[in-house]
Amino acid sequence: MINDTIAAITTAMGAASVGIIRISGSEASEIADKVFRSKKGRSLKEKKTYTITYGHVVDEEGKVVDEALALVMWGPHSFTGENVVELQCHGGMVILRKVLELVIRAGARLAEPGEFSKRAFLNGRLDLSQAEAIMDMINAMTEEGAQAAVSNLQGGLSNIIKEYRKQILEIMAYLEADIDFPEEDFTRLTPGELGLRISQIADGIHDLLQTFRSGRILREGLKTVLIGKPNVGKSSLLNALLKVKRAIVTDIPGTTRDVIEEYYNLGGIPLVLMDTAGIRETEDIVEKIGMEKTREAVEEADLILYVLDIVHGITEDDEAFIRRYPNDKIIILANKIDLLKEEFSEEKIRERVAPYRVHFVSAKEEIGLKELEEEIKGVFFENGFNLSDKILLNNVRHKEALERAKRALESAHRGVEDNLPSDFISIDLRSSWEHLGEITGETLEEDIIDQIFSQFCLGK
Ligand SMILES: Nc1nc2c(c(=O)[nH]1)N(C=O)[C@@H](CNc1ccc(C(=O)N[C@@H](CCC(=O)O)C(=O)O)cc1)CN2
Ligand SMILES: Nc1nc2c(ncn2[C@@H]2O[C@H](COP(=O)(O)OP(=O)(O)OP(=O)(O)O)[C@@H](O)[C@H]2O)c(=O)[nH]1
Ligand SMILES: [Mg+2]
Repeated sequence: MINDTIAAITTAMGAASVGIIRISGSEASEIADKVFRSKKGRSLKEKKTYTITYGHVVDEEGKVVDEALALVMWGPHSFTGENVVELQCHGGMVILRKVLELVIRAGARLAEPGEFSKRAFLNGRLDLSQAEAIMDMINAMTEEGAQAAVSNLQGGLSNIIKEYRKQILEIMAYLEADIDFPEEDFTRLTPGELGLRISQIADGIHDLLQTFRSGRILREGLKTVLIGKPNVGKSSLLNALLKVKRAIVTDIPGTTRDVIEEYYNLGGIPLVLMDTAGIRETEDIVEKIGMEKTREAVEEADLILYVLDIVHGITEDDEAFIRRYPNDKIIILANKIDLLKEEFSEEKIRERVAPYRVHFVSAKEEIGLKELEEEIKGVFFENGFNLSDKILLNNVRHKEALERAKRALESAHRGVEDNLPSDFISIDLRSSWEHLGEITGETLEEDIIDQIFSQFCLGK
C-alpha cells in the first residue's frame, strides 16, 4: 500500500534559474498549502488539474522564503498517477533545500532514489522497461542514444515483449486443452505447427538479442584504446581525433605514462578513447605501472587501435601482439605516412597482417582520419543501420531475461521434436513467458523491483 506523500528536488543540483520540488501522494495539496501562499490566498486544492498558480513559499512564521509557481496535476492523470504538486522555485541549492525542508516539515517524506518512477510503475503508468528507459534517456551520451531510449519509453521494447508473451499464452492454451480434455475432439496444433510457432518466437528473440552489442555501445560508449610502441604517434592521434591538444606529445619515447581517457562523439557513436603508455621493456617504475594500466585498458577494450609508424614498419613484436586478438577487435594504424618514401609499398604491410584491417594515416597532416572514423562505424553497425528507428536492447538485465526465455523456448521445441507429453512442453513455455515478464516487471519479485528503482537518481 502506498499511503504516504513523498517529496524531492527533481531538477539538477547546482545553480540554475529554476528548480522544482515535486510532491506526490494523496496529501500533496494539503502539504503544499502549508508552504505555498497564492496571491489571492486560495487553496491549491481548488485549482483545476494542469494549472499553474503564482505565489510565495513561506515558512511556519509566514516569512517569505521564495517567490514561486505551483503546478498541480491531480491523480490519476499525473506522472506518478497520484496527486502531484510541483513548486517551481528559484534554482539555487540553498533555496531548494530550504523549500524541501519546509515541505518535509509539513508532512511529506523525503523520496528515495527512483521512488516517483516506482510509484508510476506500481500505479500502472509505465512498465519496468519504460521506467528504465527514462534513466537511459537522462544518462544518454549522444542524441542517438537518447532517441533509442525515447522509443523504449514509448513502449518499443515492451510492445514486442507483450506480443511474444501473448503468442506463448496462445500456444499454451492449445496444450492445456489437450492436457485437460485428452479424449475430446477439437482442433489441435500438429507437432509441426507447434514447433514452427515456438521457433518463430525464438527466432524473434534471437534477432532482438543481436541488437545488444550496438545498444550497449550506444549506452556505455565504445571503449577504444590506442596502443603501440613508444613514439609511434598514439597521443598525436588522440589529439587529432579529438581536435584538441589533450595529451602531451614529444619526440621522446615514453612520454605518456598514464592512461588518458576522453569522450568523443563519432557520428552518434559515443567513443571512449584511451591513450596509453607505449609498450616496451623498461626498468622505470612509473613506466612499469603505466604499462600495467595499458594492459588493463586493452583487456576492457571493445576496439583496439594498434599504432605503428611507417618509418620503423612492422616488427615481429607488433605482429605477435596483433595476432592475439580477433580481427574484428583490432584496427592497425600505420601512422606518419606524410614521411612515406616513394618506394614504399602499402601492400607489403597489408599482406603481412592480413586479414587484419590497416589504415594509413598521418596524425600530423590529418590524413586518413575520416576514413578511419567510417571504418570504426562500419565495424559496429551494419551498413544503412538507422539508429533511430530500431529497437535496441541496451540493458544487461533485459538481455539475460531474453536469453533465459529463448533457452526455455528451445527446450520446448526439443520437447515437441521428441514427442514429449504436452505438460512437459507447457512447463517450458510457461517458464519462457515468465522470463519475458521480468523485462516489463510483471513477473519480478518485489525486492528485485525495489533494487532496480534504487539505482535511479534522486528525484526521479
Ligand atoms: N514539470 C515537469 N516536467 C516534466 C516531468 C514532470 O514530472 N514535471 N516529467 C516527468 O518525468 C516528464 C514528462 N512526463 C510526464 C508523463 C506523464 C505525465 C502525466 O501527467 N500524464 C497524464 C496526463 C496527460 C494529459 O494531460 O494528457 C496521463 O497520462 O494521464 C506528466 C509528465 C518531463 N517533463
Ligand atoms: N611526421 C610525423 N610525425 C608524427 C606523426 N604523428 C606523431 N608524430 C611525431 O612523433 C613523435 C611522437 O609522438 P607521440 O604522439 O608523442 O607518440 P606516442 O606514441 O604517444 O609516444 P609515447 O607516449 O612515448 O608512447 C612526436 O615528435 C610527434 O610529433 C605524423 O603523423 N607524422
Ligand atoms: Mg603518448
